[in-house]
Amino acid sequence: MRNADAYTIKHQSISSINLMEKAAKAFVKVFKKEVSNKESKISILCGQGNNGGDGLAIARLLDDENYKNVVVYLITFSTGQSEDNKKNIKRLLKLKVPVTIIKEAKIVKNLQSDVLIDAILGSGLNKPLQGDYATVATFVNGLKTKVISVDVPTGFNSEGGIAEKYNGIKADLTICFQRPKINFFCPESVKALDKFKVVDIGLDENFIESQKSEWKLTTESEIQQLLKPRKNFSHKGTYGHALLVAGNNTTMGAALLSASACLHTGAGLTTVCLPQSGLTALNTALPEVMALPRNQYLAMEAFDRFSAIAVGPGLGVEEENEELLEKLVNLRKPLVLDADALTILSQRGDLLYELPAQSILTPHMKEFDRLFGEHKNWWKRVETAKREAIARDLIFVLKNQYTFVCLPNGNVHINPTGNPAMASGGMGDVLTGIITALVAQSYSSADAAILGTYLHGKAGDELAKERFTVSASQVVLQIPKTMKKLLATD
Ligand SMILES: NC(=O)C1=CN([C@@H]2O[C@H](COP(=O)(O)OP(=O)(O)OC[C@H]3O[C@@H](n4cnc5c(N)ncnc54)[C@H](O)[C@@H]3O)[C@@H](O)[C@H]2O)[C@@H](O)CC1
Repeated sequence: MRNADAYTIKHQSISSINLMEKAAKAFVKVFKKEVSNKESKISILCGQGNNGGDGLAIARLLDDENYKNVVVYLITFSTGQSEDNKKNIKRLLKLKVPVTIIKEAKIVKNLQSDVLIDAILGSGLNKPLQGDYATVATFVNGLKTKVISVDVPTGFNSEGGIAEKYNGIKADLTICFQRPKINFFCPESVKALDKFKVVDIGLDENFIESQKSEWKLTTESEIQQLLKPRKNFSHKGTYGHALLVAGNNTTMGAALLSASACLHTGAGLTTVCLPQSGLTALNTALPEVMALPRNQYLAMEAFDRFSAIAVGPGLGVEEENEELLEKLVNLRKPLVLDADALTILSQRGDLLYELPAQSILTPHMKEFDRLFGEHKNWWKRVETAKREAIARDLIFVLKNQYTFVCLPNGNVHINPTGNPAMASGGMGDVLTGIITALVAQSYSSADAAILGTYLHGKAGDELAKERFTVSASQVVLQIPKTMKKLLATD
C-alpha cells in the first residue's frame, strides 16, 4: 500500500495531503452511517504520523458535517510529526473544534464519549506498543465506548504473526483504506477488531494489481470467470464421475453429506465407496448416487473409471482403511483428502510424502497441526502450508472463517465468503463433496479448491441472511442456486 500511495501521488498528480483528504472523506462516509446522531460525543485520538493526520482531517470533516461534539486529543509521546499531520493541525486550528495536547497517558483513562476514533498509530507501526502508548491502549480498552479505528487499530501489525499477548487497541470497527490487511483474516485478529470495512481512497488500482504479491483475495468476478456454464447437448458423461471413499458405521452421515454436495455441485455421476451397513441409508437418502461396497472383495481396478476421487469424510482410522488409503495413494492420481484420511496421514509420514502431485488436502487447524506439528499462530501455519504446497506440488485448503488456499506456485488465495452461522458438523464433508465434483468436471485442482471454497461460503452467506444457524444439508441444497446466481450476473 505504501508503494501504491507513492505511485498514485507521482503518477496521478495528487499530493500526499490530498490523498489523506480522500482517505478521511472515505472514512467519514462510512462513519456517518455507523454514527448517525450528530449530537454524539466523539473523541478523536490522533498520533503524530499520517494516521494521526487522517484523524485530524476526519475531525474537520465531521465538523463540516455538523457533528456538534467533536473533541481532538493530540498524542505527543514521540518527537517527530509528519508533514501532512502538521498541515492538518493548522487547518483544524482554524475551526472551533477543541484540541487537547496529551503528554501523559492518564488523561485518556476518564474520557467521556459515545464514540472514540482511534487514529494514533496505523500501518506505520514498527514495534510492539510500549510505555505510554501501551497504557493509552489499555485505558481505551477499559472505556466501554464504541471504538472505530482508522485504517488499522493502534498496535496491530498488518502482516506477520499476531502477538499472543496483543496489547493494542481493540476496535469495534476498523475502517481500512483500499485493501484489507492480511492479518485481519487470521483468527487471532479477534483480539484487535470485531469487524472491518474497506473503503476506496482512489489509489491506482492498475498499479496495485501489477504489484507482485502471493496474497490474493478471491473476488466474485474472478469466480464468475472460473465458473463454467453447462453445455448444450451435454450429458452425464460430460461432467465426470466422482468417487467418495467415505462413511463408517457411526459416521455414515458424513458420506451422505459429501455425496449429496457432489451431486448438487454438478458431477455427472457420483459413487460412494462405503461399508455394507450404509447401503440402505444411501439408497434411501440419495437415489441418484451409486454405491461401491467397501469390503474384502474390493479390487483396485474398480477405481479406474473415476475422474475424481476423494477420501476421508467419516472414513474411520481402522487398519483396513489405512491399507485402502495406501492403495489409493499408489494409484498415483490426484486425490482430495479430508478428515480421517488426514488423521491417517498424520500417523503415516511415509504416505504423506508420497501423495500424488496436485492432490488437495482440506485440513482444519487441528488436522493441519497433527500433520506438520504445532504452530504458534495462523501466520506460521500458512507459512508451512505454502512451503509444503510448493515443495510437494499439493494444494492446501486451510479451513477457517476465511479459508486460505495455498497453491504449488506459492500463491495464497484468501476466501472471503463464509460466516459463523456455518460453524457446525458436516460442513467440511460438504466442502469435500463440492471440490470433488469440480475436479470431476475437469477443473484444475487449484481452480476446484478456490472455486469450491468460495461457493461453499457463499451459499452459507446467502442462507445466513435469514438464519441464525445454517446446517450442512441446507448448504448442499443452496449450492445449485448460488452457482446459477453467479452465472446469471456475469
Ligand atoms: N496509501 C495509504 O496507505 C495511505 C495511508 N494513510 C495513513 O497513513 C498511515 C501510515 O502513516 P505513517 O507511515 O505516518 O505511520 P503511522 O501514523 O502509523 O505511525 C507514525 C510513526 O510512529 C512511529 N511508530 C511506529 N511504531 C511505534 C510504536 N510501537 N510506538 C511508538 N511509535 C511508533 C513510526 O516512526 C511511524 O512512522 C496509514 O495507516 C493511514 O492511516 C492515508 O493518510 C492516506 C493513504
